[in-house]
Amino acid sequence: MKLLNAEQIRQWDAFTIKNEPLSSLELMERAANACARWIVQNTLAESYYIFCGKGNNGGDGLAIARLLYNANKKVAVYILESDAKGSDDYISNFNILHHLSAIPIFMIRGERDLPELPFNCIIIDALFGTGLNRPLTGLAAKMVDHINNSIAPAIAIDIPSGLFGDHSSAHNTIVKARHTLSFQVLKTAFLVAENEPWIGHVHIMDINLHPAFPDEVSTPFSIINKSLASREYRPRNAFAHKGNFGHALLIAGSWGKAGAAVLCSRACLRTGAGLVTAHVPQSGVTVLQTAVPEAMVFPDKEAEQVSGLNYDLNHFTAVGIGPGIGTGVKQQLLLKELLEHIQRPLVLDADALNILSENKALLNLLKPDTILTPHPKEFARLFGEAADDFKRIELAQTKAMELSIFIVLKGHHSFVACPDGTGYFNITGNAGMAKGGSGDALTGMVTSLLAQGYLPKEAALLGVFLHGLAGDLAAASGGMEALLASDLIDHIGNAFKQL
Ligand SMILES: NC(=O)C1=CN([C@@H]2O[C@H](COP(=O)(O)OP(=O)(O)OC[C@H]3O[C@@H](n4cnc5c(N)ncnc54)[C@H](OP(=O)(O)O)[C@@H]3O)[C@@H](O)[C@H]2O)[C@H](O)CC1
Ligand SMILES: [K+]
Repeated sequence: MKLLNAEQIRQWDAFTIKNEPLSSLELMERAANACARWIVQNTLAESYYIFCGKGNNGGDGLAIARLLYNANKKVAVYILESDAKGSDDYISNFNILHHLSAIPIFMIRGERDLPELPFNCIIIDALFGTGLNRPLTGLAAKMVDHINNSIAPAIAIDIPSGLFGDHSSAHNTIVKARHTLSFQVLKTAFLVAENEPWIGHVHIMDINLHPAFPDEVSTPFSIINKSLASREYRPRNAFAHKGNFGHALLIAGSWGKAGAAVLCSRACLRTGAGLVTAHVPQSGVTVLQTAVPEAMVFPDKEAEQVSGLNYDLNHFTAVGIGPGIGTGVKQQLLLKELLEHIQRPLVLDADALNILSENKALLNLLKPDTILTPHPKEFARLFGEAADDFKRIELAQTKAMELSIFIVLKGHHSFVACPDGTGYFNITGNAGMAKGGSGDALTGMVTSLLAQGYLPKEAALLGVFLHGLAGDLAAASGGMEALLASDLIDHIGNAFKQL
């Protein structure tokens, strides 16, 4: 699904109004209805304090006030006064409310007009939406501080006021919302970790914008959702045999880190690879053969570390390297040799990435379409610190294009940067997966898909989605705190079943 920017979402409104027998005021009513319904169904409060600006976001707020009043809620409206006359739909809703005369309306002209906010009220934030074009200052910022200083929860309409939809809002004054009720589609701002303090739980209200619009616009970003993942997935052929599903090689583990090789190999098998061989130090052989009897093992000549490649890489259909191998001289040489000779799809993770960071010249050896799976720290070591999450995403795109590789930037919403300049945000996954071993599982899963013949882009997108979904299913059954990478791996099968 395409991820539209705030301007495109605004154009989508206009497109809907133009192509349907619907006025912009009716569209606002639809949006307000969806929000009011959600608020009535999900909250119970003594009273609702509705803060409105004079644009369409404020218009939404005024319509919500009326609808909540009609649902027998106690409401009061506070309008941020400014020199602006207000948008047409704001004015229409103001007039309706004014004539109704049942709802108190207060104009906020200075700090002294700010109301005291009782603990048992709910604040509705309809000050600014996608029309925000500069950080909040003056009375608007004071109003937001006032909202944030209250212990009463705030529900933001469309987007917390003060937050930009498509670029960093670091250092802005922003409403700290408990819930954000946004329209039709996710905004990029909801997908980056730096905005977590403001957005709360995001709920998308379907307001039936015209379905043809997304096809008319181009966007660099998309969302990896179930329908995209299901399109990538290739169900198995009834007459298949293990030779049809490739042979994955995983180079992983060292003394004290045999678990990385176990998790990676098990995830690789659970994702469907026909055969899996793990190249591990000798000390890892018994561990691996006991924990994952389905995998074959290639013992290194050294006891405690992997130290060289003395086999034919062409024997395998895909290779994954990195989890728990260490960054010593021998692993550096091994990685260099691998990069020089490999003719197969390749995944680089963990210590393989750390080796690249310390030997940047090795980046030039990466074959086109190699997949790198860094977490933000590994990414920073590889490509430098970014000023904010949006800049990091930009940098990932630049590097993916420059090096002609895929970069899977891991996080709550992992981001896959593709060599053609496009990028995909994943929407599966949860905080329970923020634990050692989750990354090893992803390496095994993506390598597995490559081994089975999925193209690198397909393997990265499907792998990331299934990994998050397996984590979500594991969390649903055992909770986030207790979630182990092994639990995630045990749920890979159920994740496939949902495609
Ligand atoms: N499908 C939908 O998404 C729908 C969205 N709706 C709602 O409409 C808003 C967008 O409304 P809009 O009127 O375009 O913009 P805002 O209400 O966000 O802002 C109004 C004006 O505020 C001024 N502005 C911008 N930044 C600041 C600032 N930092 N301080 C003070 N004022 C600011 C700006 O005017 P200027 O002339 O001053 O630049 C804005 O124009 C959307 O978010 C939804 O809530 C529809 O109701 C239905 C469908
Ligand atoms: K808002």
